[in-house]
Amino acid sequence: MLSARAAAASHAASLWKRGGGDVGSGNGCTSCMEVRRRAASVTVRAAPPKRVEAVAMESAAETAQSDKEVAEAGGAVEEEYGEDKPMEEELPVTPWAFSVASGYTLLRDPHHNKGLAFTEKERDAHYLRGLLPPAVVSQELQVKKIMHDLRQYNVPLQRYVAMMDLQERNERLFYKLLIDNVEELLPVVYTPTVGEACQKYGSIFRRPQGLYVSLRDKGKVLDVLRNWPERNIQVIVVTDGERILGLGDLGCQGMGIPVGKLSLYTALGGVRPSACLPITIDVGTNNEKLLNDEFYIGIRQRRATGEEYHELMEEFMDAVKHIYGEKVLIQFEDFANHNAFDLLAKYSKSHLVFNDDIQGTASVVLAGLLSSLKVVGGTLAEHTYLFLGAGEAGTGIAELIALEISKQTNAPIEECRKKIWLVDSKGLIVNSRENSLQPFKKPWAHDHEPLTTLLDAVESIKPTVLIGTSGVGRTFTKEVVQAMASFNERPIIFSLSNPTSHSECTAEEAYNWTQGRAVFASGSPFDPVEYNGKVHVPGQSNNAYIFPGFGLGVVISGATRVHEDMLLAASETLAEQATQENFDKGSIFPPFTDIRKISAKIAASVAAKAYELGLATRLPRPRDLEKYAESCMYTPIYRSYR
Ligand SMILES: O=C([O-])CC(=O)C(=O)O
Ligand SMILES: [Mg+2]
Repeated sequence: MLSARAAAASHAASLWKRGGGDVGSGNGCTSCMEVRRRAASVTVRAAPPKRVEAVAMESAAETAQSDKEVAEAGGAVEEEYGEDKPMEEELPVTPWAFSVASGYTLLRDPHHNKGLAFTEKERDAHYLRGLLPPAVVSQELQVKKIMHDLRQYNVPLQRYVAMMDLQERNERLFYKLLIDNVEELLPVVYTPTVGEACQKYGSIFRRPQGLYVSLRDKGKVLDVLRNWPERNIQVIVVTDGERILGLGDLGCQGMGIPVGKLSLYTALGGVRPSACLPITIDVGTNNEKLLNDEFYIGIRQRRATGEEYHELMEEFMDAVKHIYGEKVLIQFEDFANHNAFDLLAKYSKSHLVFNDDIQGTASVVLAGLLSSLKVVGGTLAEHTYLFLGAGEAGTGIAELIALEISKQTNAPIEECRKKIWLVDSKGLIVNSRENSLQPFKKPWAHDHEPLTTLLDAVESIKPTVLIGTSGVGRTFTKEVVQAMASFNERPIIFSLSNPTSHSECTAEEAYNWTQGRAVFASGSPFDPVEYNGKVHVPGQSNNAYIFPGFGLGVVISGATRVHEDMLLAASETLAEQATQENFDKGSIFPPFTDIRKISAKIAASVAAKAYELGLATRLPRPRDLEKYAESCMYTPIYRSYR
């Protein structure tokens, strides 16, 4: 039995899986419609199913519908699959054929299973009578029941496992649950719980939820991709597991991250689940604990580096483009600094790539700052920024702030960077350290005497904004936060490291140590805090606000490259969504409950920018991009089966 995505429908697999020699055209793309027609005819000729008509009809109807959605959504893969191309007639193929789920198999198919929500009529038509207890319930009641069950668990990881089980059992119910209870369930399927899930992934792994590409697959990566049962992929999230949240190297067990991120692509951004593909690249791990763990699921060796690493990545990136085409968005996630910047720089020239930790985080934090200005006053250029942590998030955010200041003031970016200071593990980044700095830190080496501690840097630079991206918890000490409060009426303090245990300070500390004056946001969620009779609701400055809508915008416009102006557009749109009501409660972000609407707006502004820059390929441009984005979004309501 396969996973939610993988299992389903062997018919899905049959749509495109074949033996050697496929995708010879180099397009690597298919017309689903065409393939399905062909596959369907194979079924009829090969083995006519006896009692499947109704499901087949439903399937076909759904397929046609989703084809329409896909086609309308742009980014659809429309070229001929090419199996029957004359030049390929000699090549062997695998005779994949349709099989349509009904009866017991239907209940085991997460794409189509509705559990007790199957109606009497459907139970008759689809050979389910007797396989289910007599009660027929609504999807709403199913949601209520599962929420009730989830709330019985005291251990977050139990909730995570229960959610994953649901995803593998009944996909639509999983997404309905997540969408309807997003604030409560985000911390379960995402940070902080997903971090713990990755640490223990060896024990909780049940079924494949994505693809594993390991060093052993060198030379065969294309074959690995071909084993995935869905063909029409629009978004890939890929990690090599080296820097999972702030938890470090979790090797192959990092798979929880792409799985979690993609479930948010669907729940928050409306990208169809079948268009999402989680991938983990396994080049080994330097985590001794995992290497010695008998339950570790990855290859048991130290990380490959240098040429060996880059060769595998290159084969992977080539294979993705080859098989899914130019318009698949590849989101790099939780790579270590030393690879993340290089991979982004290298592949942004040839592929549609986006690094969430560098660019997504930057975009959400810039949005948070733009909103904060409405609370504390001043322009971006009038503030002074100090970061603890000069990795992907730190330098990514710093660069996007500088870019926005440069746009607003027409000053050269080099000048704008001077408003922004970074502290790394060796202290303030200053000119005298320049020769020993990694390339991505060099733009931030300014004129200043060397300082080794954060507190010294705070006292000397006197920032108005303090941002933690260090991955190290409890580094915004009482002294540091109090210093911020001593020279700022409203200090802006963002503790962005994930998961919660790695946050630079807690929400409670930030409010207590500043007498409730801090404008605070964190990467992982914190509960509201009462200080002096006022309840403060801390905002969650997490890239989950951005990447789902950003990805949707890229997909619906058929963009072929990510441009930094698209990130700025996303930031500005998100910032506009925070209201006075949110500010009054202490949050600089709108609540996640509104996220699908927000994602549609972000998608529209990202798509608009892609059209403006000439990067969009879905032509003609839809007139109302926001309505269009909304119309493309997947909804998990059950379909009726004929
Ligand atoms: O996953 C999250 O919550 C945010 C993120 O990208 C990270 O911390 O690496
Ligand atoms: Mg990340």
